[in-house]
Amino acid sequence: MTTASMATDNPFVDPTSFEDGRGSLAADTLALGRSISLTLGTDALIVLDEEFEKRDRSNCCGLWPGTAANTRAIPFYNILWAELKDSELTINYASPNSKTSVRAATLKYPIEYQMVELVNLFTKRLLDRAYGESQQRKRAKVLVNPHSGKGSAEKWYFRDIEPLLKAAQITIDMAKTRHKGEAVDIAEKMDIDAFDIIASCSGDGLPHEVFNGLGKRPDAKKALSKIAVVHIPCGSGNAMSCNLNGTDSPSLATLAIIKGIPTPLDLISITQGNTRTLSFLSQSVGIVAEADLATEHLRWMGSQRFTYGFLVRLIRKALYPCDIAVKVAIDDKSSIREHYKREQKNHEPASERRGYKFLLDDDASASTGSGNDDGLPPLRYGTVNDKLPEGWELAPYDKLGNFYCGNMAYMASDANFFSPALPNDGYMDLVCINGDISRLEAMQMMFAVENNKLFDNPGVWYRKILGYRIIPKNQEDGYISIDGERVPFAPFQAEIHKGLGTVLSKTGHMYEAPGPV
Ligand SMILES: Nc1ncnc2c1ncn2[C@@H]1O[C@H](COP(=O)(O)OP(=O)(O)OP(=O)(O)O)[C@@H](O)[C@H]1O
Repeated sequence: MTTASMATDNPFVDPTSFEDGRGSLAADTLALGRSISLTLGTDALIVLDEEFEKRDRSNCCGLWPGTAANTRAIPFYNILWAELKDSELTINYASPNSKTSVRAATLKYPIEYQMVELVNLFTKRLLDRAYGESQQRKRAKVLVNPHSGKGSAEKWYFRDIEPLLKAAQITIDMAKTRHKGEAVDIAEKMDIDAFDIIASCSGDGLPHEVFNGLGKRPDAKKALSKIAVVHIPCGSGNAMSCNLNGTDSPSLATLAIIKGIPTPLDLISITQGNTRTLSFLSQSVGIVAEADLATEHLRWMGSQRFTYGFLVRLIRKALYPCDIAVKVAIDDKSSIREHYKREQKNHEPASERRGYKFLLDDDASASTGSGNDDGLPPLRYGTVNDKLPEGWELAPYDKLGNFYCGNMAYMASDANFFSPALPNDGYMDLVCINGDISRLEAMQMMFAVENNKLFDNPGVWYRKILGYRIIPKNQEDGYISIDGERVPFAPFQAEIHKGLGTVLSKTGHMYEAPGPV
């Protein structure tokens, strides 16, 4: 890490720093002068620059704790780009701005012409360490919903998101959505060979539209596999980003996406009437659907409106009677816990995991129903209009308070509702809760969600399932939510397709939520 020994014939390079023991160049430390060096450390780029000390004295910011005044340790995760251009080495990185945000920053160093080869080697190694399995210079179709949340998406895009994407050399093609459904058309018609990701600066509503747009294409399977659908949180419901980026901060989510690893995501086909749509997040009938959808007029409250809507209905002890048939895969909590632990340990090695490759749902070949070779996979359990599949039985749930089926763990930033959920295990997680439990019990459940203890609550019926049919009864009208979007109050059927979609995640195989305790 030291730059003390300088080569006599070149005052700016210490050749010994570049030896890897076999006589070839291994750029670990780049000495750029008597007071400047860049070193590839274990997890970070160590920048030693006496100028830092002078700058810090005049405007102390202390953004990189634990290092000397003349040294910065910039985690490789924060390195956005590095290149040598016009005799200048430029390093772009994400600098902490506050506890919950980063902003693009740059270091620039003039380079002597004798050093060009070494510096190019150094930048290549730095970028390899900075990106690992993540694709460099992704090509992004970006959608901004100016109507999302409290209406700040556009401001956040230009202030917090775009500068980071540009600093990471991401190619951007941005469009603002003008009305509901436009993101479906954009995803349906986009040139999938020209892009790697489609990023929605929005709530969860726009990614839902994007999955459905890709699903409408004649080459749906290929499109859903090749294009990673990603979410930059700017709405009131930002579950997708919490699960995959580990944050609801727009700038931190942007950084997570820049460094994201392609991850297959299970998608769910919903048939209702004569329609077939895709769900990536959740379906709910009962209290959760109502708390979300019946509170649209309270948008000014931000995410608090869900809690408010939930509490009001809890006090009323509302019941939502339904007949339900479920195709169960795992039906007891200890086996679900085992399954989660096994999947956590036994994920495929990184080298064998799917990148942006075309991967088919193998099980689909044994299916019945609509579908073709290139579009969406056929439905193995048929549609809601068909007779019940063999082995399915409708059972009355007359005291139902909450039917909630999840494909991701967090349903909001502080609600880890489905802690055993996994992106690609081929199962949906189903929670059923009776509506006639005492108010005290219901309040305890609400707090259990925040403390990651809901799974173990004895009043929570938790199953891993492959499909279901639900038929609301004895109610004139009500709310059904698919990924937070309202659909008609009518029977529907759901089935899962293992790994049909692609997203980017931090680990490549898990959600950013604590598993079941
Ligand atoms: N310009 C627009 N005007 C009105 N609605 C739009 C516009 N662009 C997109 N939409 C629609 O707004 C809906 C909600 O969007 P989104 O999820 O991004 O925001 P949100 O604030 O989190 O919403 P929600 O509170 O419903 O979760 C989507 O159905 C989307 O199609």
